Amino acid sequence: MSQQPERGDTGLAGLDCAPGETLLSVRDLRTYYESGDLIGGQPVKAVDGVSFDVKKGETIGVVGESGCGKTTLGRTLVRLEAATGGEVRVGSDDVTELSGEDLKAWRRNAQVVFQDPESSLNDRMTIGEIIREPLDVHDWGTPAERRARVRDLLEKVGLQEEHYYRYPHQFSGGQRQRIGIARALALEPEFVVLDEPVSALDVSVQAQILNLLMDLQDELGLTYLFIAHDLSVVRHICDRVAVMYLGNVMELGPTDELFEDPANPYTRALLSAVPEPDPTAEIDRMTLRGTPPSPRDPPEGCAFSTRCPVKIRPDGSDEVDESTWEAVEVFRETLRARSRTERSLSERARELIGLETRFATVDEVVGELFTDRDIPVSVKEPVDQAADLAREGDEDAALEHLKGELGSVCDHESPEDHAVGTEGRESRCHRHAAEYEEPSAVGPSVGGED
Ligand SMILES: Nc1ncnc2c1ncn2[C@@H]1O[C@H](COP(=O)(O)OP(=O)(O)OP(=O)(O)O)[C@@H](O)[C@H]1O
Repeated sequence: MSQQPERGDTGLAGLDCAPGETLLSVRDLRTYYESGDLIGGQPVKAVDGVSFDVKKGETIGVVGESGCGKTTLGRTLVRLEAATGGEVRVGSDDVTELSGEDLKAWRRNAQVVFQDPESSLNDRMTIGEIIREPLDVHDWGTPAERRARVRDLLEKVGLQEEHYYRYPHQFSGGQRQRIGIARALALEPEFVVLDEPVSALDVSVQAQILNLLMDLQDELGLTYLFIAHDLSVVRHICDRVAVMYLGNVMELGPTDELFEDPANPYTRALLSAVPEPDPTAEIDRMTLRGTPPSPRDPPEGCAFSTRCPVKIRPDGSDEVDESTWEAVEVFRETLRARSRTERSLSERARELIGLETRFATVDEVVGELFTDRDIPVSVKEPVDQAADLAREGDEDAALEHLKGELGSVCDHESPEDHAVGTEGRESRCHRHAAEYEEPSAVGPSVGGED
């Protein structure tokens, strides 16, 4: 039997909460992609223990470098990916466990606007058919009501009724994104994941689409999860921001506070990379060493520990000067890179018979980093022992050895989320514990900080 859902009749009791109340409660969410290797390789830990609430009517931004898990997080929330563990609570329901009519109700209420309006619309369907498809799938109203709904949606997103019978290729990128938005809104959802909705558009069109999204949010009381690379866009439209790194949320809080006074070392590094509008402004740019670790093999302690510019040093290392300590960290990063790189058969063969390969030898690396330094024995011994292990081709054992001998709490323990700022912000970093100095006290300043 066909039915026409109304607002307030969402099919899941938790969705009918009041503006400002918790709509979604995400707890320890994990989404792993199995490797697909027949011999059972490590899964990709795309989302790896994420917790936060989404409030009804807000726009919560998700930022972070490419590959940190933003899209996977969004797709898991709307059940386009299956969670490996954890919960996504809506009232008393757990979205990750829904089935049957309840899952259908969630799918009506949780929609996605995709990044690329070029590829997300089927070029063989008319605009009317594209927007009407979810109504057909969910058996929404009568055929006449569906046509009327599509015409209403076209108008809502700034298109005209006569566009009903045209095809996507007849439209510009911005207009195609309007079609994508109309389709996502067809079933009157409560929650919409906007996955980089303006990244593929000309700058001149981006503002129009963002304004449209904000107007629709006001008019329809929508809740957005806004995934973006562009921090200036996030600052402009999000109420709160979550900063992701390697499947973790490192910091989450109100947008203004987070941008003005970032607490987490990763947020601070990310913000320091944003170009200043005033080129004469003096700010310290932090350049992060190396690349993010593989999500198949994330660090055991803090996700950011391998690149953190304010990593805590182990006890008893006060005598080691800053640049020697940095050399130790670079040595570890080099070993990690070597252990990740598959040597080709011919390289292995060349190594076996003692010929040069494209890999710098361990001796070259150690020579480059440690010659001409006055290194205390507490550092020299573990470095020499690790170099021996690496010379034998066992970089993993070398890394373990260095971690055991020279690692700190950042290498060994996952940090907790600590309350920072004044408005319910949280940051995942050992440095917020009482016994350590805050990241802002030991690292370079960011933005307008002194
Ligand atoms: N279907 C899949 N199968 C296996 N691995 C995947 C799959 N989708 C994503 N990944 C991996 O999961 C990790 C997170 O990817 P995801 O697309 O969620 O990140 P992202 O932050 O959205 O990146 P981007 O900004 O580039 O879109 C990456 O290492 C990616 O290669």
